[in-house]
Amino acid sequence: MLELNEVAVRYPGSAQDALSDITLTFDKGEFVCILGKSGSGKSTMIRCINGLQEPTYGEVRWDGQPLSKMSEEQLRKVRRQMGMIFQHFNLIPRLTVMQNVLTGTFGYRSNFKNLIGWFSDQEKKQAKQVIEDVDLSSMADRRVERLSGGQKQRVGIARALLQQPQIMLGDEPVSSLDPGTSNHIFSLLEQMHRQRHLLTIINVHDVGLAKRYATRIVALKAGEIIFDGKPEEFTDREYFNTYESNEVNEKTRSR
Ligand SMILES: Nc1ncnc2c1ncn2[C@@H]1O[C@H](COP(=O)(O)OP(=O)(O)OP(=O)(O)O)[C@@H](O)[C@H]1O
Repeated sequence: MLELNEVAVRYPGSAQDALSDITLTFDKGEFVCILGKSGSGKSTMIRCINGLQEPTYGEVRWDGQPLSKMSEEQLRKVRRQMGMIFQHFNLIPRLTVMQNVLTGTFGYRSNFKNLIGWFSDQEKKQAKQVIEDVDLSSMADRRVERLSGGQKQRVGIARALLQQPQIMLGDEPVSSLDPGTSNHIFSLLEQMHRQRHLLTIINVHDVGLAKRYATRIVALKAGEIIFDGKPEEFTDREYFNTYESNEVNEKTRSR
């Protein structure tokens, strides 16, 4: 479904690769957590997957098709199938929950409709449904700026779901939330993942959450994969290699 083939990224002016030789295949139904120290390349990898960052070397393929060879229209179509949630939610604070969620339809509509903010009854009905799915029905007309962080992230999830995605991508979606709320958000992501048969790929700093919810963990270190396996295989040694040892290119790679 989604493949990264020898992907490398080097940012302009940098002497080092932010990502180096990343080859991974992801399938529908996987719940993947990406672990790694700050600066290990997790966000860069997510940006390569959603086509926002072009690899310096290698390819990202969606259903066998390289993103780099797609037209703008094809890329737009692929992006529609990727729901995205963010650390800082990326919502419009002065708009209501419903209005924010409805922006999830933008990838499907003409620029003109988006500009005038007109939504069909069908779109509103679908938005109502996803707001119910994330248990925010009672707050649909409340301005987002008046919500807690956990509620805002639920709005973010509802907006992503309205795109009817095949992939749910998360760039540290619980980093600004307390542990209980983070667990609640992961539990909701897992529920949506199961109900909608999504491929879910989430960057996260909390190893406990990754081990509890992921079906697969990928750990990065200095832009390279140092672990790719089942959560139960991510042992104390893997934890040490990922977060505490300064060695790069460990012999203990699990690939
Ligand atoms: N736009 C950019 N221009 C130059 N260098 C960048 C840019 N974005 C990231 N980098 C560098 O690339 C490397 C990987 O960064 P990235 O943000 O992907 O890591 P990360 O694992 O997501 O970190 P964090 O957990 O802190 O978000 C870092 O060394 C970072 O400084």
